[in-house]
Order: sequence, then structure tokens, then C-alpha cells
Amino acid sequence: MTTIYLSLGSNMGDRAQQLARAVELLGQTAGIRVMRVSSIYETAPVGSVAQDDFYNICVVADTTLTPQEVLAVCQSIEQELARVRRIHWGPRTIDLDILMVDDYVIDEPNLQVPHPFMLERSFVLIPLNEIAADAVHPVAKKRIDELVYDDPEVRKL
Ligand SMILES: Nc1nc2nc(S)n(CCO)c2c(=O)[nH]1
Repeated sequence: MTTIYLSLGSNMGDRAQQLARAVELLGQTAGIRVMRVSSIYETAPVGSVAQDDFYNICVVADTTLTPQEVLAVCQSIEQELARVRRIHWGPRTIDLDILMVDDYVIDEPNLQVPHPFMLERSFVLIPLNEIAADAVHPVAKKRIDELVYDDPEVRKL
């Protein structure tokens, strides 16, 4: 059994409903037990594409699946919720990113763990700190509550 830390985001359609449905689908997946779900945060879009504000959450789950199997589950949930990725870094119905898997460091063509951008994303660190403050980033060797920083553009609903 390993512990996985996920970031979920949506900025198209009923954002809260998309997030709730994604968490429901995660919980219905064999081999995944959702343990904690953060509050919803409204967040300013990061990246070069002008788009609507996101709703972001983080999820902690226990799993018997491999990281690659978890990635496949995330991708299938994105498809199920009809994620339409027209523009890279553009609007999306739902986005599920694997942040950490225990203390694993993975560098595969389709999967980098810890997530390469998580330390510079307040829309990840602030929700993650709410539910996993004592989790340790396996490369930075610091707790999430040592890595998190304030950002007025990340607003708890
Ligand atoms: N605030 C915010 N900005 C984002 N830019 C991208 S791309 N994404 C998708 C996650 O990689 C987000 C997001 O989830 N939230």
C-alpha cells in the first residue's frame, strides 16, 4: 500500500461538480481508497493562456496500484468527464495530476514524480498543506508546511 497525493483542477463548466465527480470516480476505483479531500480553492490561472479562474483541490489516497496504473486511472477519469484539451495549458473540464507517491522519485517519459512544477504552484501547495502538512517532498526533503507560501490569488471557497 502506498500513499498518493493528487491535485485536481477545473475551469470549464460546473467546476465544483466536475471536482466532486472526479473524487467520486477515484473512490469507486478498485485499489484506491480516498483518505482526505481538501476544501475547494478558487485560483487565478497560471500559464500563458488567458482563461477563466480554476477551482482546485488536493486529495490524499491509499492505493495498491502502481504509479503508472494510477496515472491511467487519472487519464480515464479525465476522459470520462469529457476533458477537452484544445490548447495545451488551456481551459479544461478536469485535470488530475499526480504530485507525490510516498517518497518515490520517478522520471519516466510520461510520468515525473514528484510533480515537476508543484513547488512553484500555490494552487497546489495551499490545498495540499490543508490535508497533508506533514508530508515530506522526497527531493526538497522538506515538509509541505515548510514549502507552502501565501498567495492572495488562491482563495478558499
Ligand atoms: N490556477 C491554476 N492554473 C492552472 N494552469 C494550469 S495549466 N492548470 C492545470 C494543472 O496543471 C492550472 C490549475 O489547475 N490551476
